Amino acid sequence: RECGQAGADAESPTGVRIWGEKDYTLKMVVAKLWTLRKHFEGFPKKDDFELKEEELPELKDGEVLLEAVFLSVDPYMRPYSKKIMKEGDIMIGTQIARVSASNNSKFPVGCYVVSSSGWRTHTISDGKKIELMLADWPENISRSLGLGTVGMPGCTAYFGLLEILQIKPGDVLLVNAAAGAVGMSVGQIAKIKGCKVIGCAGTDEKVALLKQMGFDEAFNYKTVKSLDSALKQASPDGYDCYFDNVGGEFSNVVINQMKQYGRIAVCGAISGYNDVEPQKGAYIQAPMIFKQLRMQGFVVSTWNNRREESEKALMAWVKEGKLKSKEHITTGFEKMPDAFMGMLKGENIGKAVVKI
Ligand SMILES: NC(=O)C1=CN([C@@H]2O[C@H](COP(=O)(O)OP(=O)(O)OC[C@H]3O[C@@H](n4cnc5c(N)ncnc54)[C@H](OP(=O)(O)O)[C@@H]3O)[C@@H](O)[C@H]2O)C=CC1
Ligand SMILES: CCCCC/C=C\CC(=O)/C=C/C=C/C=C/[C@@H](O)CCCC(=O)O
Repeated sequence: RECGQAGADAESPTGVRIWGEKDYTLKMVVAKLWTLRKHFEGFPKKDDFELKEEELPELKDGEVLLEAVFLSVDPYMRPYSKKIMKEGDIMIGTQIARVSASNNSKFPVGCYVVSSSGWRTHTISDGKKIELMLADWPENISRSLGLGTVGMPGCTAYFGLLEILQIKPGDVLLVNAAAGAVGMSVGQIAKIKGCKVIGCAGTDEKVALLKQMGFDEAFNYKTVKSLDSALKQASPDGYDCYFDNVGGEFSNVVINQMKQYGRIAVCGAISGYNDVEPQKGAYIQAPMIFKQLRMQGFVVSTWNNRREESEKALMAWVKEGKLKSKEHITTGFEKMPDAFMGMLKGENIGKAVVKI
């Protein structure tokens, strides 16, 4: 179907505002979008964001109209806002969108794409920053998993474990922020690969989820008397692998409990993302040298050329029931800032997603 043909927008889940004639000719679409009104200082505030509307022009050749269905809120948005955005820019981010009008044969009406459109309900794309979702996406699996277990966070777990940590059966692995998007996949994939897995999370409900997901040990790092003792109790002989999502003081404690030749994947450092002054910590040279540790930071986009391979592997485990998902869904585009701030506070159990 071509843009403007009857029915192209009839099933719009967002109630897209279209003024048309009898044949539903596409006349005007109004997109809602969230901008960064003011750079964050410390923890983000509601006032740092601004909701705007924008009239979209008609589609040109090669263009498609995307209608957001699910939007992702991720920790990276906090540090990257400072690094790559200026005040007034649309908030960065990824969404699952449905093509609701198309002048591009690669993306026909009705197909679903993963798009780096930012925080907006409707987008006109020239087809360059969008990827078709995996073919044959099962009807009984929510497409929102394309933002989590079978998307960027799942791939982060996959490459962090297989390429950076090079896990092997029998390894004892520790992961923090374990009940989040990346962490829950890290623990489950490590179990699939034969590791012993210990997870830490910030509430008892999260800890219960980790046990349900098959983690060998899990504890609430906020309520244990001593992190050091809790780690020793969970694995008296120490840790071969540490998948670090948190950094800061937490990692100062963990590094002293690594085994000889232990491996550390530095994935994130969320404990410091909202700090106004950078954290100061212990020097890590002594444990690095005496224990002959290997520590490597990484960014998932390094493996963009292997995205299909990883998504297929993740989807296969999901279908087999070996890789389970939990999502924390907030409904309503207007709630994007609340969902983002809630995730930074740890309110999410599983992947934080906003549903339109
Ligand atoms: N390197 C890369 O390519 C990528 C890195 N990442 C990183 O992975 C990490 C997890 O991301 P993701 O799974 O999407 O997010 P999550 O779904 O795990 O959500 C964030 C979680 O972080 C925890 N948290 C928040 N503040 C603190 C704090 N001060 N100390 C300890 N934990 C805290 C909370 O869980 P809790 O209740 O357990 O404290 C919260 O639920 C982040 O650091 C992120 O930046 C993510 C994707 C790609
Ligand atoms: C002490 C400061 C550390 C700053 C670290 C910042 C962020 C780490 C992090 O979370 C990185 C995430 C990178 C994500 C990249 C995503 C892109 O490739 C787009 C993803 C598109 C998709 O969802 O498929």
